Amino acid sequence: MATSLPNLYSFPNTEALAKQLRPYVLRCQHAALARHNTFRVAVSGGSLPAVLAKALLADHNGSPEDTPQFSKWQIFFADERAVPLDDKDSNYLLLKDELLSKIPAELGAPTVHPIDEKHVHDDDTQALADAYQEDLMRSFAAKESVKLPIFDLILLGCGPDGHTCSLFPGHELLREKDAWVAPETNSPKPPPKRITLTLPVVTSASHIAFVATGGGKKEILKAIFDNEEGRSLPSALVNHGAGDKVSWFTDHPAVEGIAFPRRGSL
Ligand SMILES: O=C(O)[C@H](O)[C@@H](O)[C@H](O)[C@H](O)COP(=O)(O)O
Repeated sequence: MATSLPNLYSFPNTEALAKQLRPYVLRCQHAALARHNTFRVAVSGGSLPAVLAKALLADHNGSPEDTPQFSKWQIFFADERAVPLDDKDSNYLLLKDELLSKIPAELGAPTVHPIDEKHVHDDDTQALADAYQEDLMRSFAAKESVKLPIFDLILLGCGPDGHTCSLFPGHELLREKDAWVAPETNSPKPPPKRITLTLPVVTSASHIAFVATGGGKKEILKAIFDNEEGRSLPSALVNHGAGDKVSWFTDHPAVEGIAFPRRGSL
C-alpha cells in the first residue's frame, strides 16, 4: 500500500477540466518518450473518451510540449466488453468515434490494441483475456520477461458504485494477484461479459488519472475519499495502492461536500 495520498483536482466544468487534463497527459507523454521513446497508455470506456478528445483535440500552440505525438502512442484498453469491435457496446468503437477518427493527419496515428474479435463469442471469456494479456506481453516484455507491465498512463472512469475498469465492488477479481488481464463474466453494468486489467497492473502504472464528473458521482466520491467504509471500493483500492501517482480530475458538482483536500490547478 502506498503511504502518499492521491491528488484531487476540481474544476468548474468539463471544459475547464479538459484544459487541465491536456497538459497533464502531455507531461506524461514527454516523460515516457524521454524514457523509452514510446507512450503506452490504457483507456476506459464510459464518459472518458469524450473528455479525452476534448482535451487532446483542442487548438494547440504548436510547441513540442503542447503537441500530442500520436505516432508514438500505443493505446490499450483498461477494460473492454466481449463484443465485436463494431458493436455499439464496444469501448474500441467509442474511442474510435470520439477520438481516433478525429485526429488530424499532421498529429500522426497511434497504434491501437483492440481485443481479438475471434474470441468475443466464446462461452468462456478467459480466452479473450488471455489473448489480450499476450498482446501486452509482446508489447511490454520485448525479449526478457517482466513481472508486470508498467503503463506510462492509465486513464480511468469511476462508476456510481465505485467500480473502475471492470473491477466491481465485492467481486473475487479484486483479489487477483498474478494475471495482468482477467475475465469478468457477471458485470452488474451491462454487458455482463468483459475483460479488464487487474488491480496490480493498474496500481503499477507510472501515472493513473480518473475523470469523474457530475453530481451523480458525489455520494460515491465522498465514500471513496472521506469514509472508512469506502476503503474496499475498487476506485479506493487504486488510491490506496498507488497514492500520489493517482490524480482525480473532477468537476465541482462531483466533489461537493467532500472534506478531502482538493487542488484547484496542477
Ligand atoms: O467499459 C466500461 O463500462 C467502463 O470502462 C467503466 O469502467 C467506466 O469507466 C465507468 O463505468 C465510468 O463510466 P462513466 O464515466 O460513464 O460514469
